[in-house]
Amino acid sequence: MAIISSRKADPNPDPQNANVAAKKTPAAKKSAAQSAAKSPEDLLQPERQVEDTGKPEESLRPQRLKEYIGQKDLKEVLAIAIQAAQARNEPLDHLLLYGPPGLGKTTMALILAAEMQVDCKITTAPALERPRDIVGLLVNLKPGDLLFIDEIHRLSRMTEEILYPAMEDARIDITIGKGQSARTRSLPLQNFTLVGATTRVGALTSPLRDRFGLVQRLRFYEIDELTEIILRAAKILNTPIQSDGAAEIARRARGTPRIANRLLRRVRDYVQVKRSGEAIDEAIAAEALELFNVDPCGLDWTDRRMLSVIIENYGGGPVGLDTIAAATGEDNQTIEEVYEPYLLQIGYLNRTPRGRVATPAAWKHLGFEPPESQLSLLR
Ligand SMILES: Nc1ncnc2c1ncn2[C@@H]1O[C@H](COP(=O)(O)OP(=O)(O)OP(=O)(O)O)[C@@H](O)[C@H]1O
Ligand SMILES: [Mg+2]
Repeated sequence: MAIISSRKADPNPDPQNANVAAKKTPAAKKSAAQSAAKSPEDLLQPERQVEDTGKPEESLRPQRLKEYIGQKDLKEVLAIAIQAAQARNEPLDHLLLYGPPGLGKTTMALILAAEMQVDCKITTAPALERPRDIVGLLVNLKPGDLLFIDEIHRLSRMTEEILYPAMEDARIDITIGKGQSARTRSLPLQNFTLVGATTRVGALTSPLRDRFGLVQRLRFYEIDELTEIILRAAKILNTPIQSDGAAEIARRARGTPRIANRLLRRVRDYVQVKRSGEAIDEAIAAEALELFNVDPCGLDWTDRRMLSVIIENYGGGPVGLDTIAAATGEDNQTIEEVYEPYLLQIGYLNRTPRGRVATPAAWKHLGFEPPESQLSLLR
């Protein structure tokens, strides 16, 4: 089904929508040319890349709650939880953090451990395949320690079942022997805090989700917050920058601190080589990012392709997810979790029961004039 619709979707415009076929303006031609050249670097991917896991990324991580920029609501909730737990001399309640990649979930888990003055053990669900992996971690926790499990929606069922009593009553139930002679033994654990992180909160089973005392969502950052993050990072990296330069990078960073830091490093390289150490200002930042094919509002090849398929092949939509996935070569899940949240956030895409619709802002961004029929669809 998906394959059939993809064939139909890609090179041939939908005949039904042919009457609203978009007229190309010069800007549209430029955007098509840009989208033809897929950026070799994937600069705008919010996922971690090799460079991000190295030392520079670590040095940019804020260490304490007061250095953590943005996410005001989350910080407020956690500051109260920390203060209350400390006053009662108890560990923090279990916490589930969810939201798109690169928004600061791991950073927040490390900050919580620092604020509570406990150790943080970091792992990820795919590394906990066998029951003994999680048991080994749990029995070695010291009182109050924080256990951080990334991608927690990917836990195996057995591992998850071991976690239930661990989270609720600080114990694990271990079955010894097999068949009729099997016996269950209960092993006490130290009180600990589980911090789970996920990009897909909907994929968590409800028994697991219900065991978290705090469930918090991370939001995309505003331009002024990203500007502040970039100014802070530039200071740590010893890079002269003006605030209009930081704002220009921020506008292209898809609301994501990890991307903001990555773009800053690219602009820094550019300035070092082409402008021998000048301070980064708006013009230099724009010039450098243009060269790296980063669109003025941070759209990359896949975003532009998604929008251009909806607009050019389907007269603005609605278009099904399968069709969009096939036309971009990404799987449905990546489109839904990585690309769509930002396009929805900046108001370029709408999800309707019949499929995805490009908004007039998206038409304009790609250099097209939205037709009247499309405007009425959105009213
Ligand atoms: N609030 C913030 N203030 C300043 N810098 C931040 C903030 N949040 C994140 N960062 C920066 O962004 C980088 C990415 O953050 P982090 O690794 O915590 O994201 P994540 O949500 O865990 O991503 P993933 O889902 O891929 O694991 C950090 O190294 C840090 O430098
Ligand atoms: Mg992380």
